[in-house]
Amino acid sequence: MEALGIDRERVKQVLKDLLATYENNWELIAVDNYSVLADAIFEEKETEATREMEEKKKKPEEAECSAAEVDRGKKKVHELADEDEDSMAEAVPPLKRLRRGGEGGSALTLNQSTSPSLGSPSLNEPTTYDNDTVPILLPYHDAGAFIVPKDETLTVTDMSSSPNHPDSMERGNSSIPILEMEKTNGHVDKQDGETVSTVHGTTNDVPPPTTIQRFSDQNLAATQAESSALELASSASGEVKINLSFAPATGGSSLRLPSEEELRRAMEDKCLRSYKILDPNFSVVGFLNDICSCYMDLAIKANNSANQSPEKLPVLTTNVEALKISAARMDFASSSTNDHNVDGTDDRNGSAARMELMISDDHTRDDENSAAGDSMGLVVVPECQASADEYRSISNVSDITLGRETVEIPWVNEFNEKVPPSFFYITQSLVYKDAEVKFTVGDIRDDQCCSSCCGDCLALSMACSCATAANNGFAYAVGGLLQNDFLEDCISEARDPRKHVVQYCKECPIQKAKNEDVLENCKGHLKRKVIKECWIKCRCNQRCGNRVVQQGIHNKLQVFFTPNGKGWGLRTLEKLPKGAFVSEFAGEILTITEYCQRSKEKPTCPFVLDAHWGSEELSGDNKSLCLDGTQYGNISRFINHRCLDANLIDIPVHVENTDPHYYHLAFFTTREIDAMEELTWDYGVEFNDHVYPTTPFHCRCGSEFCRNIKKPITKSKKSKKRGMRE
Ligand SMILES: C[S@@+](CC[C@H](N)C(=O)[O-])C[C@H]1O[C@@H](n2cnc3c(N)ncnc32)[C@H](O)[C@@H]1O
Repeated sequence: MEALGIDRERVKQVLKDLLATYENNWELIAVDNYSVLADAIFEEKETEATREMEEKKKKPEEAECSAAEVDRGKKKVHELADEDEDSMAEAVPPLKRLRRGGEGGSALTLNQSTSPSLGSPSLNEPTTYDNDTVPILLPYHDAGAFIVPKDETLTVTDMSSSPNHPDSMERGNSSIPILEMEKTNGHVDKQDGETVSTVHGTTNDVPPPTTIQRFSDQNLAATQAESSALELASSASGEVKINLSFAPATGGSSLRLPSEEELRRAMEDKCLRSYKILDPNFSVVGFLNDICSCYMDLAIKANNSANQSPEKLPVLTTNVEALKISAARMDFASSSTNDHNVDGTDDRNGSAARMELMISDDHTRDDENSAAGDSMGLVVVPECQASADEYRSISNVSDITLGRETVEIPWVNEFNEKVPPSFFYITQSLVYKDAEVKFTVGDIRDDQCCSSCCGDCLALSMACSCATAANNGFAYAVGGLLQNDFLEDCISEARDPRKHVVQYCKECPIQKAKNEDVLENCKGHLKRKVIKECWIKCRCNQRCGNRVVQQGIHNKLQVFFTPNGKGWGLRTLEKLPKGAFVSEFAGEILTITEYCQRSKEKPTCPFVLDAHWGSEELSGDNKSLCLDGTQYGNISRFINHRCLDANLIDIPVHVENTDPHYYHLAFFTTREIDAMEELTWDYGVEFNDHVYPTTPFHCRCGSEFCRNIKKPITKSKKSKKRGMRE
């Protein structure tokens, strides 16, 4: 200690305090070459110096002197430590003792930009945070992997092999392995000795084709970690990627890599000692999580800041398989003129969330065209201009339902940078305000439930009262599929005009809601076949075969961006048999009046629950209902329309009771559907009339029965038109 200019008395005093703090555990103090002791002394000096500076403003020179002394001392400690490191060679992992706050080489810098994109700060200009804002640079001895929450992986990448990595230049031959946390599908990449030698190895002629090599080849360091000791980037799953760099060199390939557990323990131990974190609940994983969530919060705040200058916006890098785009598709994206909004307009360039594509194999910024030819490492990089909603959508990439369904439903956009619209995912429809929908046990009549059944109603020789309440028998067959006859009846009822049974209201709620001077006549409503499922007052088993829709979605589905101008759509990832339940349409339950008011403000696409209209007297305006899945909805809000021969059919399903005003609208397959086929249903819209208050769209269903096809103008009509103009 004398070599550092610390006098014996001070050492004694501090040592005494430390022994008291560490309960006479000398080993803890001796570890790391008494660095705890050195730190404590310098901290004390620092405190003194600061106090002196504050108190003796009259003598600023004195204070400066003390501070300088501390700095000199610190420098010396690090010089000695570095010498130690050199001399320790490979046998013992070199000491790397980093203290709170930025000091010298250990100063923590956060690269705000992770991609050299337009308007982003230069990657070579790390933002250095002061001691207050940057708490800790995590010390690290060696490469390894430990599990972080949500199945993330730590992999080792070599930032130093980048020729222009500033650290590699500053530190000579030092290797600066980077720990990279990356979301994977639940597997953990452990790094082995060979991998580490790649990390260190400019000597390896043929590096193994690992993530490591890919990243180093890509010049990742040059774009992401230059002069950075710790860098963060968001992942598309809503997690944040952390790169931790440790320097200087930690040794060669002969180093024994610690296990994840060893590493975690060592880290926690070190943090507890070095940073005097006394909370017994402290954990490194928790600490990393905190970094991630702070980063995410800051990024989102930065997004929302109206005055944010584009230069200062951080760039969030997403690196999720689902967002990787194949070269062919990229090619399409760059040349496609078919990139429309739902309403058919094209706003690629005007989009608020501009995303940029980077090619991983050459981690320099590139345009979309140059992506062609590389199908492996394309990463979509949304700039931080993305709104919070858009950002949220990006983070839902693996499950747009946010875990609310029993199956995960991912989304993917293989064509452009758009993200799904923001909405609240609900699994069951909800009353918006005035809709009169109430289910009470007391209201369930005996003929609307099967109170004497047990087990599986479908196993009975006679249909139970639930089945007969709506039909002559069960709509479902054993195994959960619809009875073929029942399904065929439903299909022809919907498709074949000869089978249409149309009912007329005395006073049609739709015409009333238009609020026009003269109340128009009802245009008619299609009578529909319905299903009645067993429910709460039935004595059968919850797994009874007459309970299908209420069990919810169970197929593998995916939301995807359609290539033909319909916006987002829904497709199945697995083959579906004919008659299978897919999903129900969940949304806000609105009265027709509420809907009409709403549609004046913004375009929506509601579905009128009019299967029984005309056959019964509507006892109040609040009982004529529709469903709107635009703001609150489930996966069905993504199902696009197809005229006539859609592969789904919507069938009214009574679950809770048989009240004709409200029912569930459930989608079943009309035929066998192949994996990756888009799911569609016929909205029932007529494109040339305005009976239903649906926002019009130009139909792109592609069906040969499309009702939106402009009829060719006949000669006589042409001349008529000409005549009109003339
Ligand atoms: C219930 S949403 C379906 C999901 C929608 N595609 C999206 O991107 O959110 C209904 C809207 O999708 C679009 N759409 C659905 N089917 C379509 C079709 N066959 N042709 C063109 N646009 C369609 C229309 O804009 C319609 O208003």
